Amino acid sequence: MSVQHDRVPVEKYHGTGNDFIVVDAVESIPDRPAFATAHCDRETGVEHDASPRTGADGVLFLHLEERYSPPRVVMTLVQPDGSVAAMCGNGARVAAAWAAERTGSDELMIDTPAGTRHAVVEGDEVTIEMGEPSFRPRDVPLAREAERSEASEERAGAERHASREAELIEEDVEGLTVTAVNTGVPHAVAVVDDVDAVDLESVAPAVRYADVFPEGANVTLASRDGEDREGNPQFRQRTYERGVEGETRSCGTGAVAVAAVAKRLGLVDGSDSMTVSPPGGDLRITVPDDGPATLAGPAEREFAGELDVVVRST
Ligand SMILES: N[C@H](CCC[C@H](N)C(=O)O)C(=O)O
Repeated sequence: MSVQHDRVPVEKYHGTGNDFIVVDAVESIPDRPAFATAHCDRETGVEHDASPRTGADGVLFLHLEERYSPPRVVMTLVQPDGSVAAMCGNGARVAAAWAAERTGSDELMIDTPAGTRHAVVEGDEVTIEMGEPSFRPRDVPLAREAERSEASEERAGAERHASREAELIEEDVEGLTVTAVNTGVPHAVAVVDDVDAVDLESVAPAVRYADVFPEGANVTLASRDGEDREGNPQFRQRTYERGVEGETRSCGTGAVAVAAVAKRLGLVDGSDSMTVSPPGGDLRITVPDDGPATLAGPAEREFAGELDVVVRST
């Protein structure tokens, strides 16, 4: 087996500590999962004096299409386990900042597998539309209640992603009381008294892989933290991310999930605007009744460099 080494230009960005390697999709990287797994590794992955952490939460392959107005960016997020995510709130904000840098445009359209998202860049701050959060079973998605009899279970088949009659609101899943919502990707949100009092790494995996989530789920904790400077409700957030298979310092779709669940559970007396604070910083969310949610916060460039493209010939 021969191994061919080339080098590819990359940049490193983060959005409130959710950090990403950014690669222009024009670069040839035949094995994207292998590239992501190698360079995102928190022990042996990408590192640079300008970056506080080794590795990354994923690789954003970005394809810029300047012929449109506003310019478009086709975003593909490959996560450390090699999976491709349909959406990434912080990643999409990074994609907008990356494209604004290249085009001079402060307005961008980000094309993701979950849909096209409008973004506005103002300095380091990026605001992005996030679509409408959905609690519908077929959107999350949720699997049918576990069949009672073995025979019917065989009939059902393990791979069936059947829709389930009822939404999953404040139900026990593997020991955690969660509400399931799709904000571009599935989130199981647990509202707790204090997010720091939960051993997330030990309780999250069972929920992340629970049968009720046929495509898995990110596991997000939320606890109320008074009001922000504008008097809007403020929440603390922690997220154990599917595809990272661990806690990240921030999760944009998770922050929108916190706001959507807080409103659904009647925890914010009808307020549509909130601040949600993961360990990595503050994110400002709106969840209007009639229109897309929005996610706003900083997106910062850490460094530019080069990484090996490991192409394995079989
Ligand atoms: N781990 C997520 C995708 C990235 C989400 C997160 N980084 C964000 O900012 O929304 C998933 O597989 O559903």
